[in-house]
Order: sequence, then C-alpha cells, then structure tokens
Amino acid sequence: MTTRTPLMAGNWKMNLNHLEAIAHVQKLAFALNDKDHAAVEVAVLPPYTDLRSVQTLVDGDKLKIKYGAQDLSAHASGAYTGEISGAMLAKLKCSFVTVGHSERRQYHAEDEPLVNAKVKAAFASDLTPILCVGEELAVREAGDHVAHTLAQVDGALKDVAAEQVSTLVIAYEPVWAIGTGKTCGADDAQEVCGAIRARVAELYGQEVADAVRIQYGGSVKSGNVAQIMAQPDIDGALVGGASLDADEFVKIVRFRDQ
Ligand SMILES: O=C(CO)COP(=O)(O)O
Repeated sequence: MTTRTPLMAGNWKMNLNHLEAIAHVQKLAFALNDKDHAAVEVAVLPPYTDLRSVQTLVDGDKLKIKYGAQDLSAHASGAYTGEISGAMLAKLKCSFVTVGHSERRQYHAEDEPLVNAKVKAAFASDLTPILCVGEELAVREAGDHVAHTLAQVDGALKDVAAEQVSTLVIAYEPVWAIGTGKTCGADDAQEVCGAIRARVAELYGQEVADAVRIQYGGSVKSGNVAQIMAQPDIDGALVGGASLDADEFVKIVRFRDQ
C-alpha cells in the first residue's frame, strides 16, 4: 500500500488581489513550520493576476508552499483571447492547476470533452491537474451520485496515459456542499472517494489507483477536517472559503491536531 502525502489546497476563487495575496502567503509562511511541511503538502490556488507575485515571494524566501492556477486553456497557444496556457503557468513554476471545477462547468459551460482536453493540456506542460468532480443536489437525491461522479472521471481521463494518472489529484466536490456550509458526511464522502479509487484501479490498475490522491472539497473547515481526513480514501482537502482566513487554513493543514 502506497503512503500518500496529504494535500491541502486553498482555492481562493475570485478573491484577493496581488497585494493581498502577498500578505496572505506571508502569513501562511510565518505560521507553517518544517514539521507541517514534512507531514502535508500545502498549496494555494490564487487568481491568475496574483501568480507572479506569489512566485516571487515563494522563490525569494524559498518557501515550501506550492501554488497553482484555477484553470488553464485547452489550447497550447494562439488566437484565444483571454485564455492562459499551461506553458505560461509552468513558466511561473506553478505545480498545480484545477480542471473542471463545478463553477467552471456551471458558469462557463465546461463539458466532459473540454475537461478532458484541459487535463491533457495540464500534463503536456508538466502541471499536476486537480481534477474536480461531483454531483448536484438533485443527482444525490436521486441516488445517482456515484454513477454521475464516475462518469465525470471516465470522461476527463479519456486517452490519458497511466504514468500521468498516477500523479493526478482528483477532488470530489459535491456541488451542494460548496460554499453552502453543508458538508457531505465523512462516510458519504468516503463512499464516493472509495468508488473513484476503485474506478481508477479498474481503468489503470491498483498501483496507479494507490498513488492517485483524492481530495474532498465542500465547506471544509478546521471543525470538520479531522473527520474527513480519517477516511481511508481521502488524502486531502480542496478548501474554498476557509482558505481565505490564514489562521483557519493553517488549522486545516494541522488536521491531526483538531
Ligand atoms: O469549491 C470549493 C473548493 O474548490 C469548496 O468551496 P468551499 O470550501 O467554500 O465550500
């Protein structure tokens, strides 16, 4: 059985300008110690306009905090006004990029083929995609949440090579639990995360499935993170609102103390 390093990632969404980003990452850097970094990989996912400032700070002070973007273009370069390529993010030394977040699927009509193309674009630039999947409330109420989420995994990973998948992060984010204060029960989150790992094993073999990190996302806070992290198939959290409060995010990183 592979030991997977937990990944706590803060998805800032459309919050914090570049000056606020610097202050926020400085606070995190001041609070986090070597023991925290040895136990947990910590990442922030700021808006694009903050990335250069975050890179300068992380590089300059040799911080162990990783960072990445919230989206990328499916295209490598060219006439795609407003888009940002994987190569541009790699040049800024981003480690991660979220792909297929439910807010992109919902407000920007991102469908499975586009999410699949973005996963491939991320890998092509040596970025680790954090592939977001999860069902809406009506789907859960109909009892179709596992099938729905696995279909999203299948679609996103179409024609992606096994060596790449073993480095992937998959975030299970039930849409009804995002920003609502309603957390998915730890058992319910484990049900889906376990099913995702089983699906990766079916598609790519057990070794790949054991290596893939699966996060839970949706109203994660210091008060519920320990229960979530106690689940065998949950290897971290993708944190929205609570990641904007540095003290709270540090407590989430220290989930073992909560
Ligand atoms: O969407 C999320 C992270 O990507 C979750 O957001 P909240 O933690 O604010 O519910």
